Amino acid sequence: MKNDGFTLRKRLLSFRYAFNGIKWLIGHEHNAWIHCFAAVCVIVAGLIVRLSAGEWIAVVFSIGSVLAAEAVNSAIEALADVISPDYNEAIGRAKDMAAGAVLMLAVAAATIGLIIFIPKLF
Ligand SMILES: Nc1ncnc2c1ncn2[C@@H]1O[C@H](COP(=O)(O)OP(=O)(O)OP(=O)(O)O)[C@@H](O)[C@H]1O
Repeated sequence: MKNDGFTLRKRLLSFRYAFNGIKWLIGHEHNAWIHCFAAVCVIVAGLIVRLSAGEWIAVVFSIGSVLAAEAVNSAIEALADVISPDYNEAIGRAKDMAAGAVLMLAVAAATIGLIIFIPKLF
């Protein structure tokens, strides 16, 4: 956290920490498994129907947004469990809102998927 100068080694280490977080997310969070499975299905379908560059941008951004929101949601849950393992109304609300953020992006991503894929199927 302290500012003791830029080094390439430290920047590379911060990538490693970020990858550790992604590894934990994919290894332990069941919702992330569902999102990853959906992402793989969409990518395979996109390759089959040959999406345009613009369509790929929408798909990639949607997948990235949902997975990133899931990571933030899991981080908030982990912090909340340390801060307040016992029942606490505010903690419950914070967890519900974090989960709501994932749901909003997942619904938006699903809608984008339908807009892109439905015309290609019919
Ligand atoms: N300490 C707490 N105080 C009050 N309510 C809580 C608390 N912990 C969890 N809850 C309630 O239970 C819900 C589920 O919390 P939990 O931590 O079990 O998430 P989860 O089911 O593991 O979520 P996800 O499926 O996204 O991983 C929360 O959204 C919240 O409404």
